Amino acid sequence: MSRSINLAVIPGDGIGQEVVAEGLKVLSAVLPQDVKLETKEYDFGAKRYHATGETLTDADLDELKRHDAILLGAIGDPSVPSGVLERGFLLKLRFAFDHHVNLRPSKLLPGVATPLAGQPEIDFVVVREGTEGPYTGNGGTIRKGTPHEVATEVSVNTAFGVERVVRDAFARAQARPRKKLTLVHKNNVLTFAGHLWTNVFNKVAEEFPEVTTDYIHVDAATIYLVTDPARFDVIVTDNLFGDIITDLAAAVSGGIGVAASGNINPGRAFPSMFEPVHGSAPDIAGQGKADPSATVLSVALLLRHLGHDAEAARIEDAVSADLAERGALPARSTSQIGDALAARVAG
Ligand SMILES: NC(=O)C1=CN([C@@H]2O[C@H](COP(=O)(O)OP(=O)(O)OC[C@H]3O[C@@H](n4cnc5c(N)ncnc54)[C@H](O)[C@@H]3O)[C@@H](O)[C@H]2O)C=CC1
Ligand SMILES: CC(C)CC(=O)C(=O)O
Ligand SMILES: [Mg+2]
Repeated sequence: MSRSINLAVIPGDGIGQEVVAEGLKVLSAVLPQDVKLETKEYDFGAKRYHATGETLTDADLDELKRHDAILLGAIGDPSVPSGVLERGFLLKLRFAFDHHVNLRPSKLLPGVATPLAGQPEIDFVVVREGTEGPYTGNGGTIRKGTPHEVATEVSVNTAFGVERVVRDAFARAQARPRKKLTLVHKNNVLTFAGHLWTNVFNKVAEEFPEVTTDYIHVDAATIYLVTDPARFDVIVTDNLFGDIITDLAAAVSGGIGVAASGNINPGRAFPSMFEPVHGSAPDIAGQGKADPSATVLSVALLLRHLGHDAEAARIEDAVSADLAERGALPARSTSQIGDALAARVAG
């Protein structure tokens, strides 16, 4: 555990600006005095793109590389064509820093509202592959804009890339009490990629005899996430399926406003990046309506990644207590929730 944290802060677009301010508030409040926090804010996102035409340069990557970790709000704005910032900044950064483990925990905390009947046990982690799949930009289009346009978006799955994320997921499952790992894919139709994933999964399973395994097609997984989420412990899946099912997982376990994530480079060759699962939410941006809890919980993941387990636990307990009381309180603004969480972790 280091006694200093050199953090790159990227608020980004829309509610990213609002929720990151609260994340930093809670981070400053939770750290003991002898841990020195240095932050440097970067203006990536729509504003910078409009001013310079840049999304993320090689020089930016060199600069970001020097930090211990990155805290991101969200990127994406209606004033920029869809995909320019998402690909040109977000995916470029995740790929450049080899964030191949995209960690997305889902836990339905006591007293938290869920659209599901009753109060089901929800406590699972999705390990989403972060650098391959259909998100690599391997595609193109011909006869653009004509009735005969043909567009492709090829999913890239390497044995190396699949094995490392599957191995990571097995290790995580092994370390959890239930020791269960579910592979989610679509190997009945995507037979090339799906069989690679299944074969690698089955091979790595031999090294983890204590871990119970199963396989579910992604369409059926969406059913069970709603009807029987308690069946999941750790899920490993590809980049696209993981993106989709983690929004669903968030919706059933307290909402998108409480869903945290980490883009992890397990070997620590590059800084890992922590961000809420949600996007920039232009529909509520600038109104103080965004729930900062997802960002605050992402700060907890960041602290745990850097070895500050006690502080991470304090943040998680504070969010849990805040959510449990929320139903009885009048609606609060983004900064009021941040203030309440900061007060809880400090006191
Ligand atoms: N990691 C990132 O930076 C991500 C960026 N995006 C980008 O964000 C933009 C908007 O994307 P959408 O598809 O609308 O997804 P979104 O996650 O921004 O919003 C979906 C819905 O959830 C609500 N919501 C999101 N975060 C919330 C919070 N903290 N508290 C309360 N409600 C919240 C929004 O109001 C909206 O109704 C797009 O440009 C998209 O590409 C989307 C997902 C991730
Ligand atoms: C905007 C996308 C690139 C990412 C996304 O939706 C996600 O990582 O959840
Ligand atoms: Mg998403």
